[in-house]
Amino acid sequence: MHKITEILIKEEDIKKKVYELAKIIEKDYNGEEILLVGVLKGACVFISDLMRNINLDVALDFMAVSSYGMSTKSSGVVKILKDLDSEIENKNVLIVEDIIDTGLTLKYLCENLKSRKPKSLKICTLLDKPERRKCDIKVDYVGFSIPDKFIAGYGIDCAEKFRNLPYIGIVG
Ligand SMILES: O=P(O)(O)OC[C@H]1O[C@H](OP(=O)(O)OP(=O)(O)O)[C@H](O)[C@@H]1O
Ligand code: HPA
Repeated sequence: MHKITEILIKEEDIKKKVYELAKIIEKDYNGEEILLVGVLKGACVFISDLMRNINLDVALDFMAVSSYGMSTKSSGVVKILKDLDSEIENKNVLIVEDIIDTGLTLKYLCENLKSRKPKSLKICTLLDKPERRKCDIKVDYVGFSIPDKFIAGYGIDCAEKFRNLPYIGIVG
């Protein structure tokens, strides 16, 4: 049975970081409209907190892809389970992720979305595990760099558990 053995990032530290990221994003986009693209399911909590702190015109869309736990995991071949509802040509697209691990999911997503000719395409992730990276990917906004430990909480699961925790914990 999986358990949270330690709190890695406390609720108040996440809240502070999300606010800081939102203010940096707000400044960088300088009055322009942004389309936030959340990657389901893990990013659902982060994106809902992030968007409420960005004082700009923000539109929202989601994608769902298969990556972790699938046989395609190390090949980088990612399957789209749910595509965007809207066209992104000429829009400022900001992909919002909960965690970047190997980077394979985002590499695929970026290439896929780039081919749809957005005005700009950037990546924002709450958590980054740089030690696990298997490909080169430029991440524009990172909340926390974390060690190579399996974590859950704040939208992120371990076998679909712990998404509702308000903090990030290490799973033992
Ligand atoms: O950098 P990578 O190694 O590609 O891994 C990162 C991806 O894995 C997790 O999603 P997961 O497939 O667990 O789905 P979920 O968000 O629905 O839990 C996470 O939310 C990222 O999307
Ligand atoms: O540490 C993790 N926890 C849950 N899902 C994940 N997907 C990549 N890394 C992780």
